[in-house]
Amino acid sequence: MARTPVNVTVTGAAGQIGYALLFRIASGQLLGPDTPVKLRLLEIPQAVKAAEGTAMELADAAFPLLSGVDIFDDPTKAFAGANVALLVGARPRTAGMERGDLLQANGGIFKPQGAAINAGAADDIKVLVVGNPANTNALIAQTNAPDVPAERFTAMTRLDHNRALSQLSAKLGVGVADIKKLTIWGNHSATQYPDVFHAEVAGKPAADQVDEKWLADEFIPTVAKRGAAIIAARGASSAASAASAAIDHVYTWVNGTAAGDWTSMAIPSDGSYGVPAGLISSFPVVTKDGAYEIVQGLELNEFSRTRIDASVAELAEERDAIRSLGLV
Ligand SMILES: NC(=O)c1ccc[n+]([C@@H]2O[C@H](COP(=O)([O-])OP(=O)(O)OC[C@H]3O[C@@H](n4cnc5c(N)ncnc54)[C@H](O)[C@@H]3O)[C@@H](O)[C@H]2O)c1
Ligand SMILES: O=C(O)C[C@H](O)C(=O)O
Repeated sequence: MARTPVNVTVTGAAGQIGYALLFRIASGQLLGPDTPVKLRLLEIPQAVKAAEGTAMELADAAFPLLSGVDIFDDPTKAFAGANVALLVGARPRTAGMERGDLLQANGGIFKPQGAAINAGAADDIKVLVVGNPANTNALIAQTNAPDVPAERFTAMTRLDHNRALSQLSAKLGVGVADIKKLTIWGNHSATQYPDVFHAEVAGKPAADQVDEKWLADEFIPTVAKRGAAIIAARGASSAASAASAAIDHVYTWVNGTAAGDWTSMAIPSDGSYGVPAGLISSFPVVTKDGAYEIVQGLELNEFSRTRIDASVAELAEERDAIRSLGLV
């Protein structure tokens, strides 16, 4: 029997990540090869025409799993019945903009979107926030959706996770699939902490194969500043790799992590590892049957503790800023 299509709402659908993301969702890579999808695209009114052009191309690709595309400029309509929501559209920082201005502008996007999810999304809604500042935008949306379980709101650090896998694999001359149990902690920002101290390479501790100087001076800054390096090289922020990470994030959330491995997701803290409850911070997680759990019991050395604390302190500052702006 044909399955009922899953409603996937994508905001910022006419943007560059949207363009890379929509075709992969429609081809079945977000939810799997047996799950039909219905796309619900949200854009600002000025970009609706461009979204219509993308919808024409989606039709032309004749994806067997794509059962429809609807385009909206109203969040209440776009999130009605959504099972999965990918919040990509955000207000980028422009010249002369202070952090408070950026948070205020994004509050104007993520507050009504949280309220719209609260009002009309499906009971099983899963939300991934990609638009920056992703962790704090997710916190704004989550706080404005009080009837939705908080754990359904997540933010993307999977791109950082994938970048860390790639850098470590290049350093050690192994395949990315040989590396397990790597973790991104904290914020999707330059303060994030990519942690290899529990990682394994072909079953052996990764930390035994690299020295602390390389970690501190090369690996961590390369991963943490990769977004800026892409912008400097491409003249635009990462798009295809960000879309790919968004696909990975949701696919893993829905379909589970492999035995003997975990992934990184920014999720509402339950107080684990000293991260204040409620902050949307990146943790090592395992997923099963559409739910995730923080990996518990990892020992954190001084090197890791200091860096996690710094990134979490930045998240707490961002939370305090959105509180003082009345966004949460
Ligand atoms: N978390 C991550 O790892 C990660 C990685 C890369 C990029 N990003 C972020 O993702 C976001 C999108 O990047 P992009 O390259 O696609 O940007 P883009 O500027 O190409 O596209 C953004 C789109 O969002 C739309 N938009 C703006 N406000 C909206 C609203 N209220 N509702 C619906 N749509 C709205 C715009 O019209 C535009 O089409 C940026 O904030 C970027 O910094 C995050
Ligand atoms: O858009 C950015 O500022 C960078 C982006 O978050 C990235 O990590 O590539």
